[in-house]
Amino acid sequence: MEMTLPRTVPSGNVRKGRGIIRQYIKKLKRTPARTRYIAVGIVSAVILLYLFVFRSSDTPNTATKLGVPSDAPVSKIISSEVKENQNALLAVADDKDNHFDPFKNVQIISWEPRVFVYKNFLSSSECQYLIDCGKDHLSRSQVVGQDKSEVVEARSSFGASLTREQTRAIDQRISAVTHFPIENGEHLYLLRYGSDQEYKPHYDWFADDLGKEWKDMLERSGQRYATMIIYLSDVEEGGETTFPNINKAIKPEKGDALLFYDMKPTCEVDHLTLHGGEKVKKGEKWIVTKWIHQKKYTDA
Ligand SMILES: O=C(O)CCC(=O)C(=O)O
Ligand SMILES: [Fe+2]
Repeated sequence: MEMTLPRTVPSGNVRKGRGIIRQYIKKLKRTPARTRYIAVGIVSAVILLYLFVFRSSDTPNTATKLGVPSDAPVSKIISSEVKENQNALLAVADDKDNHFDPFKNVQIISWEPRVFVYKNFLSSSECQYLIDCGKDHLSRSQVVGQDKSEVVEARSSFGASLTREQTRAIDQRISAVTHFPIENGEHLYLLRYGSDQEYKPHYDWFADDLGKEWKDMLERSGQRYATMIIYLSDVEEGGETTFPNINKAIKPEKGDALLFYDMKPTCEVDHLTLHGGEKVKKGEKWIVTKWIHQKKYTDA
């Protein structure tokens, strides 16, 4: 027996819809060819635009690309060490006395060598705190000699090494913006330049023709990779930090931090980082310097 499939009878609405389409096609046939082409062009453009927008919103986000589900809690994506650094930055943001924002406050001075200034890195009270920590223990600053540190004319300031306990929170903030672990840094060194005192142009990295003591230190801790100088006072006149090889000068402004990389990204020492502290002509200049090594720093 032959089976017949039930024929679908269009409903009233469908019939009405088909009628409208038929009428529309008839109308379209009556319109000039040029108008028809323009209409088809517009419809195609709208469809293409829709597909483009739809596809781009469908692109997986970075977390998904990295294999992390997009709804994974942030704490699972970042390690606890990164979180600790983030907390240091958040603590800064919470301190009403401190207006430091690492993204908004950075000024790019140069890319070769890499030199940056962070405005308002420390608050006024933090600057005063660091001065108070060392002002009664200052002695004539020294430089790296052939075998040991020595006093020279080229560096006429007075300074004092601060303890890690005294500078923990500030070391943490330095670490958060430089992306170096705290233990790679030497102790924060407080410096005072009085009238006519200066630090003639020099490199912070160690030359390779130095004596055994320094060679052993380099072996243990690696080169100085980065230097951060934080200005703890304004200077009435003079006292700029200059980079003669790139013709740049940074005027000390209380709370600002100057960061530069003594080594190139390729880990060769960078000869363009020659820098010095100009003579203070009027007033006094207080800074702290942080030298950061490639490896954990130990002085003996
Ligand atoms: O006083 C300055 O501006 C520069 C200080 C400096 O170069 C240093 O402490 O290594
Ligand atoms: Fe220096």
